[in-house]
Amino acid sequence: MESNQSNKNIVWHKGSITKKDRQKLNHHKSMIIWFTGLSGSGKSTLANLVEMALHSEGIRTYLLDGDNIRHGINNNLNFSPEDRKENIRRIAEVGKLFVDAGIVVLAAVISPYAEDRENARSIFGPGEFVEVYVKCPLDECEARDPKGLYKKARAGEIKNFTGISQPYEIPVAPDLVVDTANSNLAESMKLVHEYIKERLQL
Ligand SMILES: Nc1ncnc2c1ncn2[C@@H]1O[C@H](COP(=O)(O)OS(=O)(=O)O)[C@@H](OP(=O)(O)O)[C@H]1O
Ligand SMILES: Nc1ncnc2c1ncn2[C@@H]1O[C@H](COP(=O)(O)OP(=O)(O)O)[C@@H](O)[C@H]1O
Repeated sequence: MESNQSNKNIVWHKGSITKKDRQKLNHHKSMIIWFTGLSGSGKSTLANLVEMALHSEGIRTYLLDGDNIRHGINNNLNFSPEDRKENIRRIAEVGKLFVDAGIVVLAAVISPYAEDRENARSIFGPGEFVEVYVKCPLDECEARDPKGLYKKARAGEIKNFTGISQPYEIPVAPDLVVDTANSNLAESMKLVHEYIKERLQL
């Protein structure tokens, strides 16, 4: 698919209501919290708990979960490195629209490649993209195996499985690290929740 980036015939229309206006209406800043980590590390569980906490405090949120997005807008993508790149690009672009709408976005996606995560970060303004590395060793993720996917991957029933037959590139400079093998759910959630809360004020 060809990109329209250099198409001189497409002109940007600037609306009168800005992101700042929408944030003011919501009484808080907007941003995207990007949870990256192996399958089973705790991304979805954490993103969901953090969203519940923020929601109960009157913060406008939206959860973009890789698994769910692959049922809809990204249902034509598989797990090749190229398709993962496109998956991340689209999720970042959708997230950007939500951030522009004044919302705190929680994105839970493996996003195994550093370059794809950096590309995602690059489309946001300063402080708007918060990379949370959900750290958990492969053997612990495999022991949890909440969806039985590692078992299938080991049996050769799933090709290109992250951590087994495809790489996961550990983030070098994440904004936050949550070590889910050494902290319980409540502690992990609190760490992310507090980080966000400190940055919501307009
Ligand atoms: N081959 C392979 N590798 C990794 N994961 C796989 C694969 N096949 C299916 N699944 C399921 O898809 C979920 C990952 O989707 P993502 O969109 O987050 O992946 S990626 O960011 O594009 O790498 C992932 O969700 P999580 O377990 O929540 O991470 C799996 O449930
Ligand atoms: N500190 C923790 N944070 C998040 N999940 C944890 C933690 N400790 C144990 N878990 C468990 O690990 C599993 C993670 O699954 P899930 O959230 O689906 O991971 P992912 O979305 O990364 O694939 C869940 O069963 C969850 O209860």
